[in-house]
Amino acid sequence: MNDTSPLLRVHNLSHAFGSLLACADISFELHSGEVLGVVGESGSGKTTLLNCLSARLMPTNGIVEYDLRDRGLTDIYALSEPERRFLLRTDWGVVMQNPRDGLRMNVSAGGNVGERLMAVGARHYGEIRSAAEDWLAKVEMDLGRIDDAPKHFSGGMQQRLQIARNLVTKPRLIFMDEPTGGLDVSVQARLLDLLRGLVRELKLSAIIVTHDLAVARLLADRLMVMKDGRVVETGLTDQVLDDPHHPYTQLLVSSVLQV
Ligand SMILES: Nc1ncnc2c1ncn2[C@@H]1O[C@H](COP(=O)(O)OP(=O)(O)OP(=O)(O)O)[C@@H](O)[C@H]1O
Repeated sequence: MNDTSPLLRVHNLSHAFGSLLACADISFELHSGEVLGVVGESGSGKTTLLNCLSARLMPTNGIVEYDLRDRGLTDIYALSEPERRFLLRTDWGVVMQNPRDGLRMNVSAGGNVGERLMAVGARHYGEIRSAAEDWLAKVEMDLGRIDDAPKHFSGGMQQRLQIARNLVTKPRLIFMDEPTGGLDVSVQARLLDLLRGLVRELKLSAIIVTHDLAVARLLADRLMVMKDGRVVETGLTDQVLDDPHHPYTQLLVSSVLQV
């Protein structure tokens, strides 16, 4: 694999729910270490696209290829179901907007992190516990809560635990759907700071879906603007936000500035 090969390559991806075309004809490449923000108003197809990219929703048309460590670029929907599940728990991470969808709410915080390590073969209890402690510290969680179940945590703590659970296996690519949605503004700001630091420190590649342009500005190197299931504009984040070309992007940007 040479340095210019993409980590993810998407070709003509479309997905329809019955007669509704939620994503249409989307093609792009994501390279190692790059953070792509997918922005657009509610209903523009962002989540459908993310689900198709992260092997959780088979596209109606098109190909999603990922650079598997042992095979190079491979059509993810040609993998078996167990292979896709393994990928999702190891080389990929998925941070959902609602932590309830990404955490086991009745399993302890340490268990939530540790079980990901067990999925990749870790068996030594002491080592699993110590890795879980390291990760809880990295996401600024109180280690005194390691044996508590996340159902007793605040939304911000749950989200930080979800991040630790997803990063403990050292994934190369992380998918995030509105990772700070539904949190108070001050909690959001702290979480964004944490995410930005981790993405840089771990040189993560990421695809982040958000309707919040401030989140996109802070985290993404490049943006893809969606409207009615189609990509209407792409470019470097600062270029797209400071000098939007498509009228829809201009409207999105100006509506934020007016708030
Ligand atoms: N499971 C489904 N069945 C039928 N239609 C769906 C389904 N999921 C999404 N849609 C429709 O597909 C379109 C795109 O939805 P999607 O959730 O991908 O948009 P979005 O940009 O992520 O919006 P939001 O930010 O509100 O989640 C919408 O018209 C939505 O109603």
